[in-house]
Amino acid sequence: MHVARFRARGIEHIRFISSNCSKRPPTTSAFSSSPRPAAIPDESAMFKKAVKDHPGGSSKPLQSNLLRTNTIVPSKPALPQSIGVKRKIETHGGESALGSLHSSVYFDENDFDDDLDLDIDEPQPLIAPKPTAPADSSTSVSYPSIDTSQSSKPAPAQFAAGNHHPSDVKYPDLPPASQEDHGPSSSIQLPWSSSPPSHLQPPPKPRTLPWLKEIKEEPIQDKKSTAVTPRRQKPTEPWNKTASAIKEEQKELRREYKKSQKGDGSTKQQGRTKIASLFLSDEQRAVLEAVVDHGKSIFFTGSAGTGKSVLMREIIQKLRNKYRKEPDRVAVTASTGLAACNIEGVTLHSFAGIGLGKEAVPELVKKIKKNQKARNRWLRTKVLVVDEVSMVDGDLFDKLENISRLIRNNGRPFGGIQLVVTGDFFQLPPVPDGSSREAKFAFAAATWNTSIQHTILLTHVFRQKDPEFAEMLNEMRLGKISPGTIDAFRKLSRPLNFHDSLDATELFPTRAEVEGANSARMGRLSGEMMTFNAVDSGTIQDAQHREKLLSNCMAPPVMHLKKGAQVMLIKNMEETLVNGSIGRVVAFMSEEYFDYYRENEKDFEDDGNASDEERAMRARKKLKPMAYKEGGATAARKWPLVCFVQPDGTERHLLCQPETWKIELPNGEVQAQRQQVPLILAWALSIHKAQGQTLQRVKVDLGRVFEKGQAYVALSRATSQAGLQVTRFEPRKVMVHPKVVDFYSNLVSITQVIKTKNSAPTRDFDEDDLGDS
Ligand SMILES: Nc1ncnc2c1ncn2[C@@H]1O[C@H](COP(=O)(O)OP(=O)(O)OP(=O)(O)O)[C@@H](O)[C@H]1O
Ligand SMILES: [Mg+2]
Repeated sequence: MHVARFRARGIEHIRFISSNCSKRPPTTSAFSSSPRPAAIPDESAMFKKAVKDHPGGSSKPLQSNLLRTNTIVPSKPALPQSIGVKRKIETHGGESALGSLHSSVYFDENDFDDDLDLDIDEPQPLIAPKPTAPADSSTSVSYPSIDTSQSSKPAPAQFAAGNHHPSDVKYPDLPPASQEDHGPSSSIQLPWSSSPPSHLQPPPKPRTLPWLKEIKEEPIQDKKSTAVTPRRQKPTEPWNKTASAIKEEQKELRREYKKSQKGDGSTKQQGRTKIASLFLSDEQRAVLEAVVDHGKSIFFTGSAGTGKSVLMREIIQKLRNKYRKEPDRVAVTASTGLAACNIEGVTLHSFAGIGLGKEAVPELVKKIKKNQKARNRWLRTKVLVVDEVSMVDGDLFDKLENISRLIRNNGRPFGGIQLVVTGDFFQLPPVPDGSSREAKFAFAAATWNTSIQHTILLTHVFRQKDPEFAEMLNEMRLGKISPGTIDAFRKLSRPLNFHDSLDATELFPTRAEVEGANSARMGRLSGEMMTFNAVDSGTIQDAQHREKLLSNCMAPPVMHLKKGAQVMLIKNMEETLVNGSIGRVVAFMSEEYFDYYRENEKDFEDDGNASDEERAMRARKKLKPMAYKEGGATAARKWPLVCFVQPDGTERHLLCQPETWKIELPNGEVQAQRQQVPLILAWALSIHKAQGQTLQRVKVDLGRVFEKGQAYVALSRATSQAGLQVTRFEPRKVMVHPKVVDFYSNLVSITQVIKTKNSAPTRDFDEDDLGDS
């Protein structure tokens, strides 16, 4: 049953994705309100009413305060409320506690990249230049030297691109796969032993893909040339533009956008089936409607796992569709480079064209006015999306608000730009700017209340299905841990044992700890090391600048893998193979090889009588002629075949070919782009990189944690208690910033409002109950 078993485990290829929409029952909705007595209204109707009644872009301070109605929220005494109280602007002197901690952690100046150098030197038209060709040897980034001691091949040669046609995709050359393409060596456990009994029986002996045995390695030729060399747009002088030239540019932008929608671009991933959107909950849909249909400026927040990122992706998609004729109207940004890369946007600094943004507003305005592209962005933007706002500094928020009014010559909040902001202030805090000043939260910005019309709290936790666990995390989030929860967390110090080959991913606060842990585990594997080099390109020609931008990308410039390596998928492929899925490399094989098997699966099916040996012989015979076909499997390069364990315990195999990460400006200009296999090592991961991820198996040593929000971010990645090991749990390690507690305590949940109203004897609900404070 070799082949049949293999199929039963669900071998998948990116190009054969089926996508079922998983429907979720509607969940509760929460939204803005003021706590006055009233009858119980239908929540979504209330929300809609609030939205309808609220004028867009008002300059009057508007903040709707609402709060969690989470069914799993404990019945805690309500914290003091001060709805509508305008917060005072805080300035602090003295040494910053956060500052001193951050310096040794994971943030660096790369999180504040900007396009200024480029822009000032060469003013560009609004129109998006087409991406340039991948870097050649002269411009390619020089990557850190790597340990190739176990590799039988010299360093990859793809950057010496002289003998390639310029339109070729220059995927990395690889060292030859091992001649011995058997399964992992005896030191490596085979990954498919974790299949549930109902699924299949464990193999009688270590199994490998039988047909790999006979195939001999041949020199790698770059047969795959699926990419076109993107042309760089001839720059036109911005001051020479006529009205018709501007119209022409707009047309060109639309053409570019359509092209990208059709997926006729240059990357492999575009052949992939689109992933179906999740079925949004009521509260998620309410936010979507408020943003897309009603054009409201919204901050939506909620605890870890409440679907903020899922919702944000949906909002971006819908906004892009709404402004499909003018794609540069929607600016997608995030606080850090990593978060920006995850949503294919740019950092807020980069969007704004303010460099590090340390100067005073008048100087920053001058700087932007000199930078035609940045100025255009400010003028053209109608909607500004900001992800992971918990790490945006409050002073920066104020500066940007001020800048947008001045540049756009529009006195409305944020110069009339609609804001769509998300994040959870209980998670990682703003990055201090190196001065002695303590970082200030965005909600403490003087202009926060006027810029944000509605604050909406998502309350349904999707990540943790177990309400008890979700409640433990919720207590931790708020920094109020009951003795029962402390006990429960301490019980989680036991080692995890899953009886399969996947280990829990250990989360560390610093990069050095992560690299140490991963390389120690790699060192224990005996197989041959395969090296995958990224191919970087983009409109930024300066290799150093481009490297700096791409250093925030999840995908590393060089990836070393061996059979048996534990990896994490860093792209959403389909519903069950998503960013965060953990698996193990089981083989390296070419696409043709993989396809051939898939297409001829029937030929390899077992008749029920043959022995393992006979079946292997038969498979080898069938595959042999293929190896000699012109352009046959052996001539193509090999990619990691990864066996992923899905949330339900079943396994899926995926041939992981290069994917693309882009740093893209709102006008569609791809400043920098990286093509790399969508995998990172996953025995260990930094808390910074784990932020936003959903992980089935997690190990955290709280003794190492030292930053506010870190412990909560780390533990809330886990989907269940069974998949979480916590060592050195100390309540004092769960640090919560008092200002964050204060901010959230001033938000009132609709449930609380309703409860108050029910207990009040008279007055009916009226529209003021939905008003913004
Ligand atoms: N409407 C939905 N239906 C089903 N699953 C959902 C839905 N929304 C989110 N999820 C799932 O819940 C998990 C958490 O979602 P997501 O990562 O968007 O949460 P988040 O609020 O951004 O969390 P974090 O604050 O940790 O970044 C994911 O596995 C996601 O697929
Ligand atoms: Mg998220």
